[in-house]
Amino acid sequence: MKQAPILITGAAQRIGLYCAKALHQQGHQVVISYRRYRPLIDELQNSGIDCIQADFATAQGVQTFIEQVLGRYSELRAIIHNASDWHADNDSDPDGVFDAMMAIHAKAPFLINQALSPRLCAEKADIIHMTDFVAQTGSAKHMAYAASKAALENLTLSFARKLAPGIKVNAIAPALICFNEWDDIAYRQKTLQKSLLGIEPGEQEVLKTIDWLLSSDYVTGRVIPLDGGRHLNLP
Ligand SMILES: NC(=O)C1=CN([C@@H]2O[C@H](COP(=O)(O)OP(=O)(O)OC[C@H]3O[C@@H](n4cnc5c(N)ncnc54)[C@H](OP(=O)(O)O)[C@@H]3O)[C@@H](O)[C@H]2O)C=CC1
Ligand SMILES: Nc1nc2c(c(=O)[nH]1)N=C([C@H](O)[C@@H](O)CO)CN2
Repeated sequence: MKQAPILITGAAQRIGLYCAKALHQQGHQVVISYRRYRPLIDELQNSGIDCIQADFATAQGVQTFIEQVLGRYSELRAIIHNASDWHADNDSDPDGVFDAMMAIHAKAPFLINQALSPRLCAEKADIIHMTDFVAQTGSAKHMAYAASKAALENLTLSFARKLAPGIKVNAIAPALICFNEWDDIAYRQKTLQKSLLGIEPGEQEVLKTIDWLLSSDYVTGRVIPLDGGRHLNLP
């Protein structure tokens, strides 16, 4: 009998896509959300990964997504909140950036967890929030983003309390995992120097942590840092 699916939001590229394909390769049933259609979506759908279009910028968009999932799946093995927009603060639209960051990183996971947690497998289930190293340090140029990721870290603690013992709730807080193709050499070199280990680890570092959390019987309410020792790279 097919095991209940793992739901990963924002998984049509980069970390989410890597993890969705790997978990599917491991034998899990996988459902993803995507915001912008691309031909890859058809490839994923044909490979057996169910793809649901969703924009979490508005409560209505989140609700539409929730209804889609409820209508298709009676049970879920895990929910991985990966969808994210990495917006710098914008002096010309401070209000808009703040609202957008809170909507995608805090309000959407909150509403989705509230609506879908009753569908999580009673005997063993997980919620994983993708946060960020800067949730604990702040960021001079991404204040709204960092604050929204800090809110998601706090939601990790609250949902861990609320959903125990059947559902574990944890966060993964990366620093650099993978650059964007537009990142120039100067930015890359500066960023690599921020951690003790000085590498771009790649998406598999997140997958290894997801696999570990899914297999754990005793970790909940925790934020797992993936930062190459950046917290010790002090001036
Ligand atoms: N990459 C890194 O080095 C780091 C990543 N992280 C965190 O890890 C996670 C994955 O990172 P990464 O792979 O780089 O993520 P991306 O920046 O590639 O974004 C992931 C997806 O989020 C989706 N998304 C953005 N806005 C919305 C929205 N309003 N509604 C629905 N979906 C939306 C996008 O969908 P679409 O493309 O379909 O529009 C996108 O594919 C994120 O939570 C990120 O904050 C943290 C620290 C470092
Ligand atoms: N949604 C995203 N969040 C973040 C990204 C990204 O590409 N998309 N990238 C980073 C950086 O890698 C940062 O950790 C190091 O400069 C942070 N968040």
